[in-house]
Amino acid sequence: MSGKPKLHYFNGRGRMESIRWLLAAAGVEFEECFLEAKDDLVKLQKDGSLLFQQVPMVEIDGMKMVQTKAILSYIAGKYNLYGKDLKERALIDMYVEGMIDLNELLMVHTFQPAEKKEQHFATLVDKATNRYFPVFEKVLKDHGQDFLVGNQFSRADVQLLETLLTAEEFKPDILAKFPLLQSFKARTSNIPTIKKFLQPGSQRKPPLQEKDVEKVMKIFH
Ligand SMILES: N[C@@H](CCC(=O)N[C@@H](CSCc1ccccc1I)C(=O)NCC(=O)O)C(=O)O
Repeated sequence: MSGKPKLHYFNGRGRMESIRWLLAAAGVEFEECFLEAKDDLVKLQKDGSLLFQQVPMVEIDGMKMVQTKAILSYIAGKYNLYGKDLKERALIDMYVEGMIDLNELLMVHTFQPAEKKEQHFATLVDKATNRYFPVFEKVLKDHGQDFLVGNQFSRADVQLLETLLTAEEFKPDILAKFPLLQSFKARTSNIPTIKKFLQPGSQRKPPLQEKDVEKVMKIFH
């Protein structure tokens, strides 16, 4: 009988945060093993735990899963967060992949060199407000349901909420022109499992601080 999933990553957001979100949204308790130094990564690499020598790695159902998207897909399928049929899954995948593209910008901003930060910030705000958020505002308008796909909660809803909240950390009024995204945020934040994850003291990680960048870079480079 497999125990709780065990997540191997550093004690911060990075690529593992969406996995934490999805497990939490599914109501699944998980353990975390934090990499504090390069040696912790090397140990996992040397004991054969990392198929491509990289983390995130999640121990789940007797597997040592790597590759963030593969892990997310497995969790979504296991906990019925992937729609009711192939077409809904295709829609979910399109929405999630689009959000992952935006999330990549949000995720790497803190790592930008000083001389590129202002331009990078302008780019991520532009992409969020002119490319990605208009799509999901229209989906919610045209679909007329509480959730993005079908009439059931899915990994796309979890990913959208994570992305909206992260974007607001960068620019608090970023949703000013998107009333349906604002109501989606309020509604989805109140789903019990998500509401619990949003409470202080949960396993949700705070935004990466400038002061922590050097320590994190030392683990992975
Ligand atoms: N395609 C892989 C990429 C994984 C990856 O880049 N892992 C990095 C850590 S996340 C790095 C990262 C990436 C984006 C934002 C913050 C951070 I920290 C790693 O293990 N590097 C060591 C190596 O490659 O030898 C995935 O999606 O899981």
